[in-house]
Amino acid sequence: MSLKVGVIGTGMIGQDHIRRLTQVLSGVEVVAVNDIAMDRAESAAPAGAKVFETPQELINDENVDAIVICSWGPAHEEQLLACIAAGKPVFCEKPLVTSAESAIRVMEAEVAYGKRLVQVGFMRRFDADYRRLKTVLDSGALGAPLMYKSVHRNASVPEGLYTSDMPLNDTLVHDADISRWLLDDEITGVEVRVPRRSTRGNDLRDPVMVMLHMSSGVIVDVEISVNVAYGYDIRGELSCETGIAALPNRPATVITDQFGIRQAIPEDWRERFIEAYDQEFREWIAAASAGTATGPTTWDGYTSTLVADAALRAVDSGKLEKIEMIEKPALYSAVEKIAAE
Ligand SMILES: NC(=O)c1ccc[n+]([C@@H]2O[C@H](COP(=O)([O-])OP(=O)(O)OC[C@H]3O[C@@H](n4cnc5c(N)ncnc54)[C@H](O)[C@@H]3O)[C@@H](O)[C@H]2O)c1
Ligand SMILES: O[C@H]1[C@H](O)[C@@H](O)[C@H](O)[C@@H](O)[C@H]1O
Repeated sequence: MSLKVGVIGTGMIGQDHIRRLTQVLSGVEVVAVNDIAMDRAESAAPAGAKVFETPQELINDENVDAIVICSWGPAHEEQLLACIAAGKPVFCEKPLVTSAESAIRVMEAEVAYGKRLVQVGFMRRFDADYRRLKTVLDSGALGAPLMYKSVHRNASVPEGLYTSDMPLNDTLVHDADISRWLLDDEITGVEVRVPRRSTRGNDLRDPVMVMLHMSSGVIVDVEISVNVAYGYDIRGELSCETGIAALPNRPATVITDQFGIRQAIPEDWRERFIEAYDQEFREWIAAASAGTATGPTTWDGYTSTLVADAALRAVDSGKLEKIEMIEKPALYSAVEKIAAE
């Protein structure tokens, strides 16, 4: 029997996830959609799916087993709380929510429910290259990690919709999360430096250099550039005691022509992480079909809001901004494994 899913938010990533849920993956059906722009929901709805006027009606519909939230960050809290109240598994795109207080409210609701229901959309954890990098690190063959370098470059970002704080509270969350996951460590402080601005970025603070201080003493250095024009360029390199481990260049056809010998660069996140999103949903479908969630947790979403807030404070202060966390609820310490198909 397939999992019947309702999708809230049918913009760029909502449409991409509807495509993978209907055309790529098995064991799942998209039976419902909603968007505040009804016309967008109607044109994105797969054949036979019902278009709901409100997220609440979609969440509570008895034909919907599980929900995928792809609306804007500020709308996530209300939608997540409604999913938890209905006892339905939910995949929520990053950012989980947009403040630490809001993340705590969602955690409290999930803890009170007594079982994990929420998976956050940190897709890098499902990418085969990042998984291999972690396997090498965890083998201990290179000794202890000392530093990690994370490069996050977007060709461009949507003008008007992507605002000045977003390199730090929208884009950086991926580098923060993957660093925590790779190093199995928490971030305790954040520093930010703002170099010469790119003239392509209008009013944006772009690029930015961020230093994430991990509790083990490892320092993660992150470059965020969101208007590099040439493509979507994601890099990662771990410096360990006796060697270096890095993400490989992505395989792509080698073209030889009048411009030289070259390989294409992905245009955006859809292309670079296409297999990672597929795997992320494969694992989500397996867990949601069992009435629960695995993968990135509400706790992971909470910590990324703390990093974003500290990074925004660090831009103003020019100093190392410390991160204070609440105690981690036991629900998020247990390792749950549900086999993907
Ligand atoms: N994991 C990733 O790599 C990745 C990539 C892109 C976007 N995202 C995240 O996905 C979310 C959506 O991003 P996008 O690029 O698709 O944006 P988008 O603007 O293209 O689409 C968002 C859609 O949500 C709808 N919406 C907004 N508020 C709503 C509400 N309250 N109820 C119902 N619908 C609502 C909008 O009308 C719009 O159609 C964001 O949180 C973004 O950060 C994640
Ligand atoms: O919402 C997107 C998405 O999360 C991408 O993965 C990231 O590279 C972009 O910078 C961000 O704006």
